Amino acid sequence: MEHRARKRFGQNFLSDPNIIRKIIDAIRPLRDDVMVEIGPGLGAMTEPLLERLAHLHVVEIDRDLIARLHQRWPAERLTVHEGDALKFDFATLGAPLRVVGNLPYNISTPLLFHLAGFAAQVRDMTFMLQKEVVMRMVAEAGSDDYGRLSVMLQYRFRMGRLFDVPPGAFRPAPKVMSSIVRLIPLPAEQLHADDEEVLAEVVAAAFGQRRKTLRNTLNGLLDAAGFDALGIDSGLRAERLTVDDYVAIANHVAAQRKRAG
Ligand SMILES: C[S@@+](CC[C@H](N)C(=O)[O-])C[C@H]1O[C@@H](n2cnc3c(N)ncnc32)[C@H](O)[C@@H]1O
Repeated sequence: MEHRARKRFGQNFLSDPNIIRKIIDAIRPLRDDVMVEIGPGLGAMTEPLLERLAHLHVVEIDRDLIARLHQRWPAERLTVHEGDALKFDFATLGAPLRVVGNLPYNISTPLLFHLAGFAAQVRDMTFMLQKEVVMRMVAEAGSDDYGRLSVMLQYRFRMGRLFDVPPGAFRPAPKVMSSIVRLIPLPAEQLHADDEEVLAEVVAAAFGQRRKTLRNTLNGLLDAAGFDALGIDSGLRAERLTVDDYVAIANHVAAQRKRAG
């Protein structure tokens, strides 16, 4: 029976065989990889992945699609994890984990933040996302696209936009252009934040009101002496600071809190 695409689950199914091949070539699956596909849908990527892999995990929320997946592949080849990828514990799948998927665009930002929490177990991640989100992920300091997503992901990952995919490659066609992006976790010794929760707090505060200066947005976290000690101009706006600047601020704030007990 034909599956009717559900908007609430961000369902746009890949239908262009050339694009699918290009994505699988970019992923380069090897037989014994530990891999999980988020949102397999009707299996446009699942099928060619399983041509190369001994086994694949998938996480899918739509019950109709889950039933189809069970019918189509035996459990030894495909493990179907039924439920919400936003709540899924990717650490249970083993390491080093490879994560792939044509992600549901309506939850892409929270999903990226959720996945960033598993970076230590991950070998790489290759995703299809709205181009606009990918541009924000890879944006450099000083550009309009640079924001909380850029800083928090660039802190943990080396990222690259591989190629763009037009709406016509999907059924139904989305309204926006898409891009394939790869994320590779940085080695632990390159992560210098003493407290990553404080880093997240500082970055959220700075970009919460991105038109205001840091003096205003970081009020309560960093005082004038703190800006001086770090050599950062408090009259700048959030988008001018690099990832390293944010890490320096977060470490200063964390040290201050520790001293204050
Ligand atoms: C853009 S479609 C991609 C489908 C398929 N991979 C393809 O390329 O044709 C997104 C898929 O993610 C599933 N999905 C949506 N929200 C989800 C969630 N929170 N957790 C897991 N899967 C989800 C949808 O049901 C759908 O199968």
